Amino acid sequence: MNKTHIPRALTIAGSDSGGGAGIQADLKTFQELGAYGMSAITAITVQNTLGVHGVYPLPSEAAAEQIQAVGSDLGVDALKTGMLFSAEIIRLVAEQIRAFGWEKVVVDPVMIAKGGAALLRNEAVQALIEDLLPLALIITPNIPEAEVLAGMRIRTMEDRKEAARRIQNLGPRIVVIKGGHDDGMIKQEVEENESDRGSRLGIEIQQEDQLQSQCTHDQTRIYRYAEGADGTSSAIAQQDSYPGNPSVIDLIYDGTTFTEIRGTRIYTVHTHGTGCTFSAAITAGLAKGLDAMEAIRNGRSFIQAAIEDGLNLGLGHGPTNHWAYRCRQEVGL
Ligand SMILES: Nc1ncnc2c1ncn2[C@@H]1O[C@H](COP(=O)(O)OP(=O)(O)OP(=O)(O)O)[C@@H](O)[C@H]1O
Ligand SMILES: Cc1ncc(CO)c(N)n1
Repeated sequence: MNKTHIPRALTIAGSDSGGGAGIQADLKTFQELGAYGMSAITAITVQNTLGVHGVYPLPSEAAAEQIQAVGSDLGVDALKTGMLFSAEIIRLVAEQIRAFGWEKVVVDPVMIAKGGAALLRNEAVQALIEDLLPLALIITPNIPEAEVLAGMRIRTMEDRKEAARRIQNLGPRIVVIKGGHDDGMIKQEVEENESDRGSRLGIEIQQEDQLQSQCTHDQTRIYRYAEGADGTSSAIAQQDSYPGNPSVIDLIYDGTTFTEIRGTRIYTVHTHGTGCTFSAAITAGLAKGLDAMEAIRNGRSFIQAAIEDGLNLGLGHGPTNHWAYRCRQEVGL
């Protein structure tokens, strides 16, 4: 194969020992989508499906030197940023992106892990806004991250649109405010574990007996499983009787038009690394020459398949299935 035809994608992010998020999720996703993956690691996290147990940032220059090494030799068609941790790392990463003149830049403004651990220092938010956002082609905040960047609360779709306008004004060409956190339920101020949540919502508790085959996908299946945090039982939500929002909506704003991408919400606790995987899939698409909207739509299909065909690994919030999308294509689904 001609060397110049190999799409090359770089992730600048933290390592997740559990393999569901961060660098590991990004590289798996790049590989699945046919892009050659490279990495610049900013921090090592000690993580499994039960949470973040430690964060060891690397010296700030380490990320910049890794970027310099791969950029000056292998070349980069598109890149994404994930966990950047400190203002100093952000500043040096932005410097490298500017120096190489890279334009296909996806910024996933990772701030807090699902369990609550800080993956970005508070004082680094300003650096993210000032140094990195102006370099982004696409930014993919979840709702809490969009609230921080836009400086407002998001309760409704109108709020989300206003937040998207404000974030777009900070520099990114396209803003994607992801809807994973908007499950249509009144937000609880206190942390609630999934099995308590299941009982509060009256979700049936059953033993997991489905989704064993990684390569089969039953479109008619309405039951999904979710392993309890204690690992002893599986909460199974029947989607059409679930009292929350049955859709997950990602809102896209390009400066003139709003587009909503709707997917079926899967009721599962195995959503660790959904944001990383989604932004990595977009990056792989850009590296392969897709335009931004195509790359975003493909990324949505990729993450939907990865969540739907979950792996049920670990005792807590497990990873998604990074090979589901390719598997389905191979069997014609
Ligand atoms: N339960 C779900 N069912 C279907 N799609 C989902 C679900 N949860 C998230 N998604 C999709 O996954 C992608 C990531 O969204 P989400 O809001 O979860 O990101 P995130 O909070 O940044 O993820 P993380 O912090 O775990 O990496 C979006 O495209 C969203 O629509
Ligand atoms: C390393 C890392 N990056 C991002 C996330 C957010 O999912 C995480 N949990 N861990």
